[in-house]
Amino acid sequence: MFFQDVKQGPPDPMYHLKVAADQDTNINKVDLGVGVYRNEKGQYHELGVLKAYEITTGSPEFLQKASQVIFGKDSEFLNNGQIASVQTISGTGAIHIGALFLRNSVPNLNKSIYVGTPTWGNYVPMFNLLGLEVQTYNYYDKETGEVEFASLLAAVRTAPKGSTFVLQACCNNPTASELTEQQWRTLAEEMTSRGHLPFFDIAYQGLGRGLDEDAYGVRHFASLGSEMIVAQSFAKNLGLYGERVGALHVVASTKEAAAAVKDQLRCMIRWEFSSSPAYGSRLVDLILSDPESQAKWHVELREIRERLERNRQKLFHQLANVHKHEQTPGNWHIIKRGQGLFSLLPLTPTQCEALKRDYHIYVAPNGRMNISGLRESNINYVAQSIDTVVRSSS
Ligand SMILES: Cc1ncc(COP(=O)(O)O)c(C=O)c1O
Repeated sequence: MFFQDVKQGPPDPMYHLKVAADQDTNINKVDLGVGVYRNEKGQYHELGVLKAYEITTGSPEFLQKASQVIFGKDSEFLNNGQIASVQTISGTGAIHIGALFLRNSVPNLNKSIYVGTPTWGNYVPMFNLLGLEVQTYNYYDKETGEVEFASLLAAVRTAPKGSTFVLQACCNNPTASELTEQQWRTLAEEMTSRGHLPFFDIAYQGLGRGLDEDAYGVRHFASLGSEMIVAQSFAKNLGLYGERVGALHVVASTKEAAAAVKDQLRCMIRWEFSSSPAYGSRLVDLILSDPESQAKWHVELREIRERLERNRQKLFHQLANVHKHEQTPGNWHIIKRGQGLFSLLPLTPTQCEALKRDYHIYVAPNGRMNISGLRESNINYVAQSIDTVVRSSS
C-alpha cells in the first residue's frame, strides 16, 4: 500500500472560496473571489476572436472522459471513485506532478525510480530535478530489436520492495519496441508480488495498435487491483501539442485514499502553476462527448497508424531490398519490427551528424527517427542518403 497514509493538504482559502461559490445556487450570488474577468452576465468571458471555434462550453467532464480513455468505460476503479485525476500541462507536466507527489506525499515509498534505457531523454533530468534517484536497466536488445525482457525482470526482482518503475505503455520512445501482452502479464505479476509501483507514461495512445490495445498494460495492472500512476497526454493523439493538455491519474486502493491524494495533487498544482489551461481540455471534452467526433477520431487514428506502418515498411524495403542492407552490419531488419511513431535506426551519432550535414536529414543522435516525417516523395531520398552515409563510414 503506497497511498493509504497520504494526508490531506493544508487548506487553500482561495480554492475553497471558489468551490463554495461554484456550488452556491442562490439567485443573488455575487462571486467577488477568484481573480478572473467575468462579463456582465457573470460568465467567464470568451473573447469574440475565439468564438469562431465555438468553444463556449466549459469542460467539467474532461477528467472523467480522459480517464475513460485510459482505463476503459467500465473500469471498476473509475466506478468506485478510486482514481484521483487532475489536469496537467500535457504529458510532461503529468510526469512532473506525479514525481513531485511521490517525493513529497508518499512516505513509505522507496525513493529510487527505475527507468529502462535507452529512453526518452527527459526522465532522468526531470526526476533528478526533484532529488529522486534514477536506476537504469537495459530495456532494448539491439540485435533483435525487441525488449530485453530478462533485464527488466532482473531489475524488478532485485529492486528494493516498494520501488517505482517507469513504464511507457505504448509506442516506446525511442526504441519503438514494446512488451507483448504475455510479457505485460508476467511483469504485472512480478511487480505486484514485490510491492512495486508502476508509473505509466502514455504519450502516444492510439498511435501504436489502437486506443484500447495501447492501454493493455495499464488495464491489466488495473485488473489486478494494483495502485499506479498514469501520465496521459493528448498532444500527439489529438494533435493538440501547443495546447499542452494532459492528465495525471493516481489509482489508490480506496475511495478515501484517492480523495486525500487528489487533495495533495490540488496543492501541488496550486503551488506550481495555479491552474491548468482550459482551452485544450474543452476541445478534448467536446470530442469525447460527441459519439460522431469520437468515431471520427478512431478512424483518423487508424489512418495515421496505417500511414506510419506503410512508411516504415517502405523505408525497410528500400534499405533491405533496393540498397541490399540486410546483410550489412547493423541489423536493419529491426526497423520492420517497430511500432508507433518512431523507428530506431542502427546509426552511429557520427552517421546521424553526416545525414544532417550532408543531406539535411534530421534524426536524433541515437538514430531515432519520427517516421511521420517520411513521405511518398522523400522515402527514396532518405533511404539513398542513409545508404551512402552507412557505406562511406563502414
Ligand atoms: C515518452 C514520452 N513521454 C512523455 C512525453 C511528453 O509529451 P507532452 O508533454 O508533449 O505531452 C513525450 C513527448 O515527447 C514522450 O516522448
